[in-house]
Amino acid sequence: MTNNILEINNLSKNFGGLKATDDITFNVKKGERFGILGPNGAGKTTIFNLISGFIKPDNGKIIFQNESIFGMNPIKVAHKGLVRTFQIVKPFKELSVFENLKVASLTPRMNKLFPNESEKIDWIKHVASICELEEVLYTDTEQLPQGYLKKLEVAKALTVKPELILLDEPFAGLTSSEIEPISNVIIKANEKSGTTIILIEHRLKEFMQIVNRIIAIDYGKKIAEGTPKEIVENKQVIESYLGKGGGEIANA
Ligand SMILES: Nc1ncnc2c1ncn2[C@@H]1O[C@H](COP(=O)(O)OP(=O)(O)OP(=O)(O)O)[C@@H](O)[C@H]1O
Repeated sequence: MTNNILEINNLSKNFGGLKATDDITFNVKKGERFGILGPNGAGKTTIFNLISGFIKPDNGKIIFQNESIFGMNPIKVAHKGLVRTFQIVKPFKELSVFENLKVASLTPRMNKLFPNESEKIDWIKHVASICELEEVLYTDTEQLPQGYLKKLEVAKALTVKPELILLDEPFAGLTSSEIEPISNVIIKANEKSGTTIILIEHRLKEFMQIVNRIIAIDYGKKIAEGTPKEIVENKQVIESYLGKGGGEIANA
């Protein structure tokens, strides 16, 4: 038995001639806040798509909680407790936050975990409180600013009581003042519910403050692995960012 919740071995995916994921290997420990870093087009979202079953890998191994989920479809993967969010949030606009969370909870996994409806409702309210959505619980989502919608996206994922959440750019489209609350929600979701988190994010400063450990990728290949401090000092990581015209890694 290992302490790893996720083990990725020699994972590869080609799109035509393009190696979007090129022989990637890494492990994520249970309870970690793990980051995947890389410039635009490096292959980060493709890794999420492969792990969550949205696209089929060509080669490699994907082991989740000691079981292979390689090539498994997203519904089965979610049923096992591995869920993801998307860069673009798409709530049911005419429904309230609470109703959106109820819709998210309509899964076989939830029915199994909460056969009793009132316990399910209690859990949804608990998730809303972790995600700081209590004050807007019964507000239609079309009336909410983007910051709340991003919290709702995390809450929808957390509602199904997952073991692992893949968060794809939760800060995209947010102003600086909107980022801190969602950043706190991510940390709280991890600490209060014990859910392991893998994060992709371009806002490097905030990203580095959230994650405990990182892999950096470029052109589909892993180029570094380490703590945030080790990664920002890594020569190859700095070069991959500077090469793409951005010195932002140096300020992270
Ligand atoms: N379904 C697809 N078909 C063809 N090419 C794809 C597909 N999905 C991704 N790619 C290509 O694979 C490469 C990696 O894309 P990916 O979206 O994984 O990068 P990323 O690191 O997430 O980028 P960003 O930070 O801009 O979101 C890119 O060159 C992209 O154009």
